[in-house]
Amino acid sequence: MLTVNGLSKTYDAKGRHVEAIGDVSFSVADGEFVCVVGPSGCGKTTLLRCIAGLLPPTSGEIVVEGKVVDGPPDGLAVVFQEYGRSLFPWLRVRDNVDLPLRAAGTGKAKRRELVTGALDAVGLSDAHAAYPWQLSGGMQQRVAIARAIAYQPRVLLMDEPFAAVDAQTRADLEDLLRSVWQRLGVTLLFVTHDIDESVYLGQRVVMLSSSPTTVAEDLAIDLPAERDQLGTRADPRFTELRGQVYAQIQKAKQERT
Ligand SMILES: Nc1ncnc2c1ncn2[C@@H]1O[C@H](COP(=O)(O)OP(=O)(O)OP(=O)(O)O)[C@@H](O)[C@H]1O
Repeated sequence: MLTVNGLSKTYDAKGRHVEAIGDVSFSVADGEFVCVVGPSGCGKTTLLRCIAGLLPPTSGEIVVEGKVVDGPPDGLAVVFQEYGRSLFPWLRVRDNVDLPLRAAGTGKAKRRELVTGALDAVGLSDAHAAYPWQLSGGMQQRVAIARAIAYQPRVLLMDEPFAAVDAQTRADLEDLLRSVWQRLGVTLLFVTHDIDESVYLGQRVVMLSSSPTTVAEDLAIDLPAERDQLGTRADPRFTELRGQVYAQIQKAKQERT
């Protein structure tokens, strides 16, 4: 269980005072897939950084698996948008995936098994000896996902992980992510500014207002669990749900102006 309780976050730097998050509360059940959407600059990344224990809240608290977050929680992994910057160019793909396991002190045989399994899960077994810069953007992002999977997190946070890849690769990565989530039973919090993506992926969509941010709406996505790019997106219920999210985001943007 992941709970965000009355979270607020204000940045104070060199005379610039930004109330990024006003008052945000929501929770994610174990094994649930929740998407967070909101207008640009509403504090989505800030929220994720607070949950990951990388930024202290100004007030309120975050509880992950019963423990108040005051640093990176055990069993939590994050995948960022900038895969190019999150992979080490001087390490081969398998060594990039292996790195967090080494840091955690996992034994060699277990590490090999986890790295092989994770690369297999993202369809990159053949690329294990390549360097990240020899791969396409979509493949690099799959390496970043493999690294998170190999770590066997119970909670996975993703910050616009597919924003920088082309539309076709993005659709493939969305389906890959849903199948990995279904297989691993991980608790997933996925931040995106893409309304269609949030409805396609999530079991719930938490919509944020513009700054100072609050939860504008928490919408259950009652689409069938088996989703596919053509069928699901053509489902009238999908159109209805995306319309609801779109209207809420437009409202949030207008309130700001
Ligand atoms: N380190 C920082 N210092 C000062 N202000 C910051 C810092 N990081 C973010 N902000 C401000 O906080 C607000 C929220 O930023 P954040 O990046 O969390 O939003 P976002 O919803 O992720 O944006 P986007 O959708 O454009 O990626 C913005 O006004 C931003 O300028």
